[in-house]
Formats: sequence, structure tokens, C-alpha cells
Amino acid sequence: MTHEKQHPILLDYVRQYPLPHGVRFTYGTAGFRSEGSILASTVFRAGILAALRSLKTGSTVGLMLTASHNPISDNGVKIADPDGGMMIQQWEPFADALVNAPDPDHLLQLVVQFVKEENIPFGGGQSANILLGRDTRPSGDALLEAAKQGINSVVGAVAIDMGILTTPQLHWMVRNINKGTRSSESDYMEQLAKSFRCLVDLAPDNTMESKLVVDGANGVGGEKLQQLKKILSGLDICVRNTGKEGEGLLNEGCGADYVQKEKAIPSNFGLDDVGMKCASLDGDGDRLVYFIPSASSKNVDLIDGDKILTLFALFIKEQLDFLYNEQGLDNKEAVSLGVVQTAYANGASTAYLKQLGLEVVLAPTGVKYLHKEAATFDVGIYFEANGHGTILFSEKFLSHLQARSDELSSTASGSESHKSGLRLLEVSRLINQAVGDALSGLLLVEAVLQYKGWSIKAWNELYQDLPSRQLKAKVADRNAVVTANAETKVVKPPGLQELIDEETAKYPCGRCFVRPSGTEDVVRVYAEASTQEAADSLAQSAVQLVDRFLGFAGSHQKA
Ligand SMILES: CC(=O)N[C@H]1[C@@H](OP(=O)(O)O)O[C@H](CO)[C@@H](O)[C@@H]1O
Ligand SMILES: [Mg+2]
Repeated sequence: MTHEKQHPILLDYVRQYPLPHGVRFTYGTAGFRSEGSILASTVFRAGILAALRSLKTGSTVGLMLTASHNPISDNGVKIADPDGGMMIQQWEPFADALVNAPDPDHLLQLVVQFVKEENIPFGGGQSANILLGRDTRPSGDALLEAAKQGINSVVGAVAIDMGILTTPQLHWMVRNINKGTRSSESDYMEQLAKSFRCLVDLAPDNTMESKLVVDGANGVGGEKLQQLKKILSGLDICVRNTGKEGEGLLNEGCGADYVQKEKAIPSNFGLDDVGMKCASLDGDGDRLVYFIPSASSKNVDLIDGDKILTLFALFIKEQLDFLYNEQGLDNKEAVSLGVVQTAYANGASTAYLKQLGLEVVLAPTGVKYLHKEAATFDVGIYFEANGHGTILFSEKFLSHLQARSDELSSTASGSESHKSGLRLLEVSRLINQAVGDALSGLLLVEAVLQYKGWSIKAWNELYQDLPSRQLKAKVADRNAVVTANAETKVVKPPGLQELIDEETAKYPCGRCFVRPSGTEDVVRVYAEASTQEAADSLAQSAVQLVDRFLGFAGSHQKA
């Protein structure tokens, strides 16, 4: 009997999406990504993958079409698990095999075997639900059709098109649907606006630098922020680079990745904005950085993910102290608060966080690793330096918080500890618990600045970043570099780490590490030191060492 008869994957569909020649796709740090024009078969197969994941878990999953901060001609696809987080890593090898299967027969064989191994209820009348989202890329329309066909090729699977969304909106919807709570786009907008309002109402009456200019990267984030603005009160937001005709192309000379990596003002920002409070979103609205345009050049004072994390950590710690310490309780015993960073976090931020008495954990690059670590705390805050992050509250802590706030509302209503409990509850509703979200992150930053009565300048001066430099080394095989200790030490090739250490020791406040990128065919080099010249020179030396051990395969560029 052929596989076709054994299994209800409709081979006719598979044949419509032949694999492009000579390309290999890998799930990588953030799903499959490539030039949009060659992604149809990958997206079609990701549709099958999503349907299987939904069948396996008996819950709704998500499929998002986006290539985030990459150029407009790129696209990508990733799967959101039922809890709204990234697809579990154990499924990644199957995902890779599925999208690279050379022909329909191999593909079917792989599915048959995987279904058996994973015990997936398949073809027995079970239903699967997949929410589809896409960003504003022109290739998204055709790829959406490919995803739908992939889903439809699995009997019992239903694709639900949620339209153009930010990545975090789709993750939020998946999480809420499975929790049985309100999950539409207008529910999302209303929740954000309402929680923001409550937090501002609970803040002291500080005068605020109310105007905020936001760079929308000419993508979906700017569009959604315009929508949110209509129901927001208490903030004066001006959105530029909204993607409207004449404003420019997606991510071109704008967006959070550009501002963070180039430390430069985005397009459509200029002299009139000098000294203003500005923020920048990335192409799919899951990264956020702030910046202050400088007077002298196109440079900016960058307020990156590390500083956003610091602001949130200060605020949460203060609220926990009010909530417990007023009554002599030690919150360290009551509640575990932890922050998670990657090796890319500026050393000055880590030192500052530790000095506040916070537990700082290092995780490998990629939000799936940070998220997992943060979820081990009652309250876990994670951010990548590039602006992707969120705050996670454990269910146990949230029910405890609700009970304590209820108790305080009868015994000490209006007290600082009562208000702190209410604030923390509201933060858990405002901030996206599924994944980093630039829109909810932006509203929390604004609410905390309002609470503290801080200008963007005051926030920026919390600590001063150490000068740093990122470089990319093109090598023959980047996977020849194997790292340990959250990517801070090279274990292979042997001898490389010792030489990096010797170099680093020559520089005051020197820190340096190298790791293979999960999204580009390069080895990334990061160096930090007490002056910019020293950081540049340390990074250069490390690139030379990488070349020496791995073989130089092209020109070196800035990150
Ligand atoms: C240094 C850097 O910014 N790395 C980025 C980049 O990963 P790499 O594995 O470094 O290529 O893309 C990831 C996905 O967007 C993001 O999570 C990560 O922070
Ligand atoms: Mg993104």
C-alpha cells in the first residue's frame, strides 16, 4: 500500500510546492528565514508542521509570516506553541527535515514516522486549529496561501486568518484562546489601553515629558501603534515611518535594529528632534529601543534593551519592597525576582543590576532561551540588548498577589502597599506574557517614567554603557565554533579561548566572546573595554584569532 492511502496528507497539494534547488533551510533562532520569493514550499510545509503541532497538543497554535528586521524582500515563518511561546525545541529537527525533504514521497515518509514516534492522533477525526498572522511584506499574501494549503492538506486542520498583525499580537492571541480568555485584536488593544490608564492613575501626579516620537520601521508596528493611539489617553505619541506612501521602505534606514546597531537616527528624523524622547520599533513589532537624537551629528544616545530591563527591574523591585517590607516581611523569601540577559548585555548594565541586589542569569542568544530561564522565577524579566524582552509572572505568584491585594483593599485600602499590589497586577495584564512586545513594552516604559517622574535623560543616566564593538567574521564553517557557559567560552576549536583570554587581559575592563550566529552565516565577535579604541582593537584581535583557527572566507563587516 502507498503512503498516500495510509495517511490523509493530500499529496496533490505537496506537488504544487516543489522545493527550490540547492537551498537548505534551518529553523534557526527565530524560525525559517530567506528571500521571500523562494519560501513557498517552506511555508507550505510549515503549515503541515503547525497542523501536526496542534493535533499533538490538542490546542490552538499559531503560524506567523515575518522576517522581522530583515530587508523587505525577505520573509520567514515560525510557529507559536499553545502557551503563546516559541515552538518547543524538540520539534526543530523534525521541522528541518520536513522542509528539506527532497520530494513528496520522502515528505510523507517523514510525517508517517514522526506521527508514530510522537503518537500524534492523526486521521481519526481530531481537529486542529491554526491562527495565521503576517506582517506587511508584499510576499506575505502569496505565502499566506501556501500556509493555508499546507494546513488544509492535513485532514481535520483548520486555518484561521487573523490578518496583518505584529508577531507578539499573534502570540498573545494564541495564548489567550487556549486560556479561554478574550483574544481578538480589539481585546488586545483595549487591554493595553486599559492597563496603561490604570498604571498612570496609580502613579503620583508627576509632570511628564509627555511627547514621544516613534519610528515605526515602516512596518506593522507603526500601523498598530496608530490604531492603539486612538484609544489611549495621557500620551502624546507621534508616529513616523508608518509605511504610508512616501515614507520609505520597511526597515530601510529605520527600525529598532538599525538604530541599535548603527547608533544613528532613523530616516525622517532630524534637527527638530534633537533632545526629544524617541523610540523605535522593529519590522514585526517585537523589539523596542529608545533614543535621544544628538545635536552634533546623526548620532543618538541609545537606550537599549538592557536599559529598558533596568528600568523595569527597578520598578518591580520597588513595588515588591512596598508590598512586603512595610510589614517587615522579607520579599526575598516570599518572592523570587530574577533578570535574564545574554552575553551581549553591556557589562555596565549587569554590574548595575547586581549592585541593586538582583539575581542576574545569563542565557544563550535567542528569546526562546531567555524566556525559559525567566519562567523559573516568580517574576522573571528578560531582555536582549537589541530590545526584545518581557516580564513573566508565575501563575502561583499572580494568585498570591491577587489574594494579597484583596486583603489589603479591606485592611489598608489606598496604602502604598495596596497600590503596589494593584500596580503589579496591572503590569502583568499590560505586558505580553507570551513574548517580547514593543507596543506593550513602550506603554510600560511610559507608565514607569510617569511614576518615577523621570525624563528620558534621567533614565539614560542610570548608568553609562561601556564602549563596545560587534564584528562579523566570515569563515568556512561557522559551526566549527562550539561554545559553553551561555556562549561566553569557546570549547572548540581547542586553544582559541585561551588566546582570546590572553588578548582580553591586556585591556582594562576588557570582555570578549565569539559565537556562531543562529541567523546568518557568520561568527559574531563582541568586545567591550574602557574606551572605544580599546573595544575596537580587542574585537579586531579576536576576529584575527577566529580567522587563524577557522580560515578567513571573506571580508569583515561591522555588526
Ligand atoms: C547579536 C544579536 O543581535 N543577535 C540576534 C540574532 O541572532 P544571532 O544568532 O546572533 O544571529 O537574531 C535573533 C533573532 O532575531 C536575535 O534573537 C538575536 O539577539
Ligand atoms: Mg522582530
